Amino acid sequence: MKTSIATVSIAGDLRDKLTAIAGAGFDGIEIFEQDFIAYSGSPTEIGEMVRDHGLKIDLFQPVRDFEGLPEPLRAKAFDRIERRFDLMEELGTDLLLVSSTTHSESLGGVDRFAADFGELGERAAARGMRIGYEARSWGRFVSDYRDAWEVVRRADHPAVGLILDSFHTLAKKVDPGGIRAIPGDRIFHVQLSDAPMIAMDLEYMSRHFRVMPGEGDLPLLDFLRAVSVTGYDGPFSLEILNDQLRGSSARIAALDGHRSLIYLADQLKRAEPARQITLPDMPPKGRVNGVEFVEFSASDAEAETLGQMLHTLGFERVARHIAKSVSLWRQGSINIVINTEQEGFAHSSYVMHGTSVCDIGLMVEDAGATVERARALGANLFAQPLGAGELDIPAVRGVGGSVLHFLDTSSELGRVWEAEFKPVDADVAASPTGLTRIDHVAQVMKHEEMLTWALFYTSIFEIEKAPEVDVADPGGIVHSRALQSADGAIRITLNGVDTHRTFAGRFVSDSFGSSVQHLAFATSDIFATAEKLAANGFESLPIPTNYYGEIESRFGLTSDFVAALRAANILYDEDGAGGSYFQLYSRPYGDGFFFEIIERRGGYDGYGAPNAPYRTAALKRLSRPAGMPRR
Ligand SMILES: O=C(O)c1ccc(O)c(O)c1
Ligand SMILES: [Mg+2]
Repeated sequence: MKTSIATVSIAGDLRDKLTAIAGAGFDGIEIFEQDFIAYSGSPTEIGEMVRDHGLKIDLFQPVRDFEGLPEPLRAKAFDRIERRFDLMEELGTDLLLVSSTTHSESLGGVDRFAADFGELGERAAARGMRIGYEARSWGRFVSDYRDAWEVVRRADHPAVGLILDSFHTLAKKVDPGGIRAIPGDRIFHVQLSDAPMIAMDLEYMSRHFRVMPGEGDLPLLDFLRAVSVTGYDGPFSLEILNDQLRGSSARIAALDGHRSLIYLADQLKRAEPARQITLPDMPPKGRVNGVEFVEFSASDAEAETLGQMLHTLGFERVARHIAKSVSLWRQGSINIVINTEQEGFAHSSYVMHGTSVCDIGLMVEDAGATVERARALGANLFAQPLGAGELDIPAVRGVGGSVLHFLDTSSELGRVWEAEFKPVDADVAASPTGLTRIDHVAQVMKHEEMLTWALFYTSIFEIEKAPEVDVADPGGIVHSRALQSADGAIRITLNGVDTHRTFAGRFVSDSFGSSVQHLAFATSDIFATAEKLAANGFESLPIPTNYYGEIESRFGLTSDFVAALRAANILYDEDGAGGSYFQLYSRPYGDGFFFEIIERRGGYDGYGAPNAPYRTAALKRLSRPAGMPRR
């Protein structure tokens, strides 16, 4: 599959864009006129620079407001395009995108438009150029690909073809099915972008809120399946106009973009096996059966404190690594690893972030296939020197520079605890509190990183994304999106921050970008667990009494039930469909990390978002004053 991207999709000057685009593996670009004008180089020099990066210029864009004009405006429009032909000749590209007019003086009329494009086709052919006509979803007369196709069909000139743009079709909820009837050789170019399904002016959304395929809610696969039936074999090009991208890393945006195209092509290949989609084979998405372990890197002293906290949570130190200063704490099926090595990745993570989660191990169906798919989708593989007896567990880089290991039970990887650890007698007998498994991992990041990581997880694993919700924090808004498998075996929440004034934002800044701010453990009886926690000396996060008055009235709870919740500092939510959710928190640890204990009843599938402001306020009250350094 030929990949391309409009230079407007990437931040930076033209050279930076080209470096990022070529580095991500694209085949070609669309030169956006603004980028061309802003660059201090001749069209010839720009053309050479593009080709020096190993890229092709697939098209130049845009020309707006061409068709249907009365004289003398019509003659001026033709002259404007002749001048673009001049610079296209120098640039070394032959396709010009003309987007449907919004000009107030355009006279409209499909035959008038066809005549204009017929004449333009003659002029283009005389210069060895081609014209692609694109329907903009807010076009004054042509706002639907079917209208644009009718103009092209009636213009009936080999140098005039159609340009399809998924945004203008799908954001307007136009059925892409009609594309199947268009001959593939009359489609000169295909632009792809996704967008959130929110009610918004299409022109504004188009110029500010487009996202990479797979990062939004539009049915891109339906669109691509329709295009694939036509036999179109030109480039698939990203045209992403997005305010966040304008300020973010060119390299990451280009890598995300390439990942999104490869991911979409893989979906197409599986949906249309008969189509010849040139794309390297990759294994299908992998099922995740759960979080097998979470590893903290810490100093010796902080490992002691963390160990005490785990002990009050009911964990027992059950094993030590055969060669490294790494200990394994366990309760139920939960494995918490504490790494106090003085060298290697974990140590560098400690030096950078302090005591924090540096590594997450996912139990997947097939670890080898999972890492192969991740690599094919642009993930950075991670490996570290192996000591005697250690297993070579496949891994990639994850959020905030952390590591994501993949384990499975169908290979020796499932024996990692036997192979690499030796049991130790618990120094202090643990008293389990009924925690059974890791319910979810909460990762925090800058807001603009959320799209990247949502695409990362949903393109590699059988994980779906829930709608993004805004969670109020006394210091601002935290943008939160849950990613989870259909059966809830794996749940990851992505939490994006815009400022360091929120509790999550302060965690990101104080821990220098660490990713996991809290781990949520599941219990099947939170009241019994709360009693055992208290008996272990666990200090739960105190929740203000006013909270309980509010939920008593909001949910019509009995006073006894509310008293039991209040006595144990348990927060409560209902989903309105018979499901209920119970949450109990630890006090903040270090830079603002905390543990959560939850119980889900009656199929509750959320994360207690209505309670987040109260738990955050309580955590903030117990945290170190803002700006006080950890060390
Ligand atoms: O917003 C515009 O004018 C515009 C221009 C060119 C395009 O390809 C497009 O989709 C929109
Ligand atoms: Mg477009």
